[in-house]
Amino acid sequence: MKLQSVGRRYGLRGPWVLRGVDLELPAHTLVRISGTNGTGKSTLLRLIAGIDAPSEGRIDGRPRTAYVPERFPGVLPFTAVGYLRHIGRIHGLDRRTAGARADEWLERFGAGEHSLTPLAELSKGTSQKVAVAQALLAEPELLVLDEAWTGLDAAARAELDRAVAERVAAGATAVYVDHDPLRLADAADSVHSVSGGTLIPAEPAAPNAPRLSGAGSGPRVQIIVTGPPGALPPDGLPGTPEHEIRPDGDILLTVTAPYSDSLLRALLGARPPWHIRQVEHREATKVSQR
Ligand SMILES: Nc1ncnc2c1ncn2[C@@H]1O[C@H](COP(=O)(O)OP(=O)(O)OP(=O)(O)O)[C@@H](O)[C@H]1O
Repeated sequence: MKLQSVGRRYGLRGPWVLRGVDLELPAHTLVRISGTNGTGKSTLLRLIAGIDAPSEGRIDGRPRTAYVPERFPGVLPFTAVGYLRHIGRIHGLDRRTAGARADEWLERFGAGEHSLTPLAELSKGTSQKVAVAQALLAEPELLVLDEAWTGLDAAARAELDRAVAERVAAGATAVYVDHDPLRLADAADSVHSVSGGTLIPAEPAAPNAPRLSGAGSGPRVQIIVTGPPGALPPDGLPGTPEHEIRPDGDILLTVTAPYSDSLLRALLGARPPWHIRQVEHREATKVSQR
């Protein structure tokens, strides 16, 4: 998808919130949008998600899109699972698949026990789990996340990190805004900052900057694998792991934690196969600050 000279203002004579925004969103990439409060990040994400239209400029090549808004409207007349099935059907899933995915995503986020609770009665945290589940269950080609981690518990934040990494590894584009500068920082392919009413390329956060929450991408997973004799790991592995050939011929792969599940699946599914010898989780070198 491509944004060309995109501008947005609210009302015919309102001030321009964004102007001259050019942005390419290729497949297989994780893109962070940063910027200080009120600069227009949510405005940009709504345009990218297709739920708002630019006042000028154009957006070409809309993929299948799912969006987690900054505020999830939790007052719809559904139970949690009923809502997710309904969204699945809207995304074109058949009844069985929609039902299975609804159950699966509620379980993944640790909200299975609330599946029959009406949306209006869910706690803020569980409501946010439903908000992210509704976006993930359709396996979108473009995933747009506006502060989607906010309100989630630590386990669900880490699960969302993994789910985003999985989507990107599967070929999707994911675009996100988050107040934690290290949220998926090691995994982001590009960072753009909304500033002065437009979008400019930005430097990723320093890897040793203080972490605001416990689910950033600092931790890594090391995987020792044995491949066919003399072979190097295949190209294009999820998370682009670093590799080191050990004296015994095995290969040590190091990847940021959110990508580890996708990487393991890719290695297990590779032809010829790679054998997993050991998987070890390494904590971030910097202590988290909460
Ligand atoms: N629907 C709207 N109608 C009128 N003005 C709006 C609307 N939505 C946003 N704005 C204005 O556009 C500007 C940018 O808002 P936006 O929510 O996009 O910024 P943001 O960077 O996401 O802010 P935050 O970090 O606080 O979430 C603000 O001045 C806001 O008041």
